[in-house]
Amino acid sequence: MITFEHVGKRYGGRFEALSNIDFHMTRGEMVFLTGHSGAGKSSLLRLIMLLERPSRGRVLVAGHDLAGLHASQVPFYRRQIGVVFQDHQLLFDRSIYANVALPLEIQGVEPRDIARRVRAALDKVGLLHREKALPIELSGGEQQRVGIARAVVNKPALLLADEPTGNLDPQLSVDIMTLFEDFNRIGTTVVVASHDLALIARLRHRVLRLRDGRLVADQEAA
Ligand SMILES: Nc1ncnc2c1ncn2[C@@H]1O[C@H](COP(=O)(O)OP(=O)(O)OP(=O)(O)O)[C@@H](O)[C@H]1O
Repeated sequence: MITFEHVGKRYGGRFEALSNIDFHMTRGEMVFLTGHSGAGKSSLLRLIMLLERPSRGRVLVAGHDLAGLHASQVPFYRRQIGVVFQDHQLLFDRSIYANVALPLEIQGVEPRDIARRVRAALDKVGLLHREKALPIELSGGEQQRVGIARAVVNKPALLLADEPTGNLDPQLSVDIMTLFEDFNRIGTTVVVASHDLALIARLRHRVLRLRDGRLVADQEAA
């Protein structure tokens, strides 16, 4: 599903934020990406999202060399990817329902289909009963679950999360990770960047460890 071949990323003319990264993830795998602050986790995810281009090497996703994608194809490419951020980036003046519906509205999905899909996504994260609420009325953990519902409403083949539990206490963090495992179990390929080593150790998945932009360990699931 994802292949990095000798990938390097340099911002401006400075040092390499990522250097010589090689790994392959098969479809349906779940992987944790870990490393210290500044190790390059977000940069690696941004290359997959095509928010950045590599300075060297190749990134292949779902069989496509991303360097070969024409600018006009990028929006279609991104639709296969759901993204969850640490601060969830919800729109605070809109209801939970409207936040989750937004990606489908942008794509021009029929309103009837939007309603069905938004409710299915909210149901999966346990928040169907809160669809009319505003984000401010929800706890931090619930807000993050709305962010996850919005990321999966399009049924993406690939789900990326950048420090999704960064602001949550340990029990809520476990709950959020369990949700990612649920989506992985139904076939979604999942990459979660996290520096929470204790949590990662409890969950048995492959771990890619970055240090100063290099991939220093690739441990298979225990
Ligand atoms: N747009 C950018 N322009 C210049 N330098 C950048 C940019 N984005 C990241 N960097 C640098 O690249 C290096 C890797 O950053 P990155 O955000 O990928 O690491 P990270 O492991 O995700 O860290 P954190 O957990 O703190 O977000 C850092 O030194 C950072 O300062």
